[in-house]
Amino acid sequence: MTDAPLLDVENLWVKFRTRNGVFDAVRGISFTLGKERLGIVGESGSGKSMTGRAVLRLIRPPGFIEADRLDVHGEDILALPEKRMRKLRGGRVSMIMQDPKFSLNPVMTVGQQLVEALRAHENVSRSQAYERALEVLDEVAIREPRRVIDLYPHEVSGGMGQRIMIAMMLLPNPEILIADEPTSALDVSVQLQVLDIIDKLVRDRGMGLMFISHDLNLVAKFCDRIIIMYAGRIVETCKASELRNAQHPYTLGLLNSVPDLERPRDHLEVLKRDPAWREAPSVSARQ
Ligand SMILES: Nc1ncnc2c1ncn2[C@@H]1O[C@H](COP(=O)(O)OP(=O)(O)OP(=O)(O)O)[C@@H](O)[C@H]1O
Repeated sequence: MTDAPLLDVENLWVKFRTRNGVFDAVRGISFTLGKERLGIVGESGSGKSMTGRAVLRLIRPPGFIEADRLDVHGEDILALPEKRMRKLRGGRVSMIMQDPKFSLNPVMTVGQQLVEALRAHENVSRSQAYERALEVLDEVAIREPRRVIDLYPHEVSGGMGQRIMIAMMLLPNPEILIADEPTSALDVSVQLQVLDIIDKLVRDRGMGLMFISHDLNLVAKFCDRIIIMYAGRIVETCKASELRNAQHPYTLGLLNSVPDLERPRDHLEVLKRDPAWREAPSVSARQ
């Protein structure tokens, strides 16, 4: 084990070759992740999902990554061969996607998928994997895990499907969890349950969480530190507890443009943008 941060990213670019030249989706951002909950916020197209995917080297052609540094707990993953990268994905670094329907295999039972997910990363017998699967279903607050383990994905609700996804991602005990809009496909009440479960697991296990969302108010409640992205750059970063001191007009706009159930307003502000924001250098969120 090293003292290095769980994730250390310096000058990361995500680029796409297009017919009209190269489009820069992420433009030279730098950040670290420790054993903390780090929120990455921005509107659609700001580059937050591409940042999450880049960390797993999951950008497909015509997209590609450039960075001065992309280290997972001290290990340079830019230099890792794809075979080792596959081991790292879902092993040391896991990702929860927005909609479990796209991630769960429809023709395998929940149990079969959990067992397979674990056995891909750990040398355990089928029966040991099955027992661990039951335990982790319990951890994500699934009642009657012995019944649910034999169901197919279409037989479970959206909220349950998302918790099963979380269970699957957590089975190999990752150091880093990337959650990309993990609850936006769910009803509000189920959203909070799922967030509570992620929160508890991240704290109990001492993981690092990268939580990607467009909802700044939600992120502020749920994370320790926040990165605000605009047009592929970091325009502001702060502790969640200090968000009220945020300076950047984009951050302030985001805070005012998201409906808050606890404080309803007559009208929502329309976010005004200044072309100068695009050009300002990216703020470093390395610690
Ligand atoms: N294959 C591609 N070719 C060109 N540009 C792309 C491609 N895929 C994504 N992009 C662009 O990359 C930019 C960043 O996308 P990204 O998905 O990271 O945004 P986001 O902030 O996560 O938004 P969302 O919340 O909508 O997912 C967008 O402008 C998008 O159009």
